[in-house]
Amino acid sequence: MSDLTPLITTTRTAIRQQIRQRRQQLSIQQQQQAGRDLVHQFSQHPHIQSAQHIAIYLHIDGELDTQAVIDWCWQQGKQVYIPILHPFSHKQLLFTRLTATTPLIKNKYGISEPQLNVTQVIPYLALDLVCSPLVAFDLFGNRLGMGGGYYDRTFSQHQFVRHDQQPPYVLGLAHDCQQHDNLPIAPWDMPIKEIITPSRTLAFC
Ligand SMILES: Nc1nc2c(c(=O)[nH]1)N(C=O)[C@@H](CNc1ccc(C(=O)N[C@@H](CCC(=O)O)C(=O)O)cc1)CN2
Ligand SMILES: Nc1ncnc2c1ncn2[C@@H]1O[C@H](COP(=O)(O)OP(=O)(O)OP(=O)(O)O)[C@@H](O)[C@H]1O
Repeated sequence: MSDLTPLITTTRTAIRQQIRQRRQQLSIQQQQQAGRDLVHQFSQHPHIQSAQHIAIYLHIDGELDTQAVIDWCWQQGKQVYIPILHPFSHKQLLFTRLTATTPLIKNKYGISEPQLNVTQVIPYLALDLVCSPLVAFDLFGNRLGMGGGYYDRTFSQHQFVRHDQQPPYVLGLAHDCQQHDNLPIAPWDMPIKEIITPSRTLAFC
């Protein structure tokens, strides 16, 4: 049997480029409206309503604007966490608490993240909900990210969950224009349970 990995990798790079360009072309007004619509989706969602410790991201590169939902979470008394690049472990993420006064720095990709403060770090398995960024999604729950493998490594921690422990509920946030039919899937890809866009919530079993 031939090894399809190089072909899959080339196709995934092309899809990333195409969809990143598409989302970068959204206007500031479209981004702001998308962020407000996302609050509506959040406020209707049973898993989000009951979640207390929520990981989300600070948007960049045309990603769905999360500022309005972060404000909504704070208003609801929920705790918000942001991924930061792990200082020692290769391509791993740490999740740290974000408040209105948390100092932010730019990481090596130019993405804002909280300055590392070990007292504000939450273990991944203590999160109730993880809202992951993504570049492309399909209608089978597959996600394609920025190409670092950070979230796939994070999600694979579900294998360390104890019997009496619930892993975080993982969903993806994206603009509708980030949908791509039948993404080429790699063996390490972790499917997600739901995608939330400004206009709809797609659940996968
Ligand atoms: N807002 C946000 N924060 C996030 C992520 C994200 O996707 N969005 N991440 C999600 O993982 C992590 C950062 N991951 C990243 C991985 C790669 C690149 C990047 O710039 N990659 C190269 C191309 C790499 C390649 O194709 O091999 C580039 O765009 O030039 C950026 C961020 C943590 N924080
Ligand atoms: N669980 C894992 N353990 C070790 N390496 C992994 C794991 N998941 C992904 N990788 C490696 O990371 C690299 C990038 O993976 P991939 O293209 O799926 O990233 P992505 O899904 O686009 O990014 P992200 O998960 O950060 O959003 C691949 O070369 C892959 O070998």
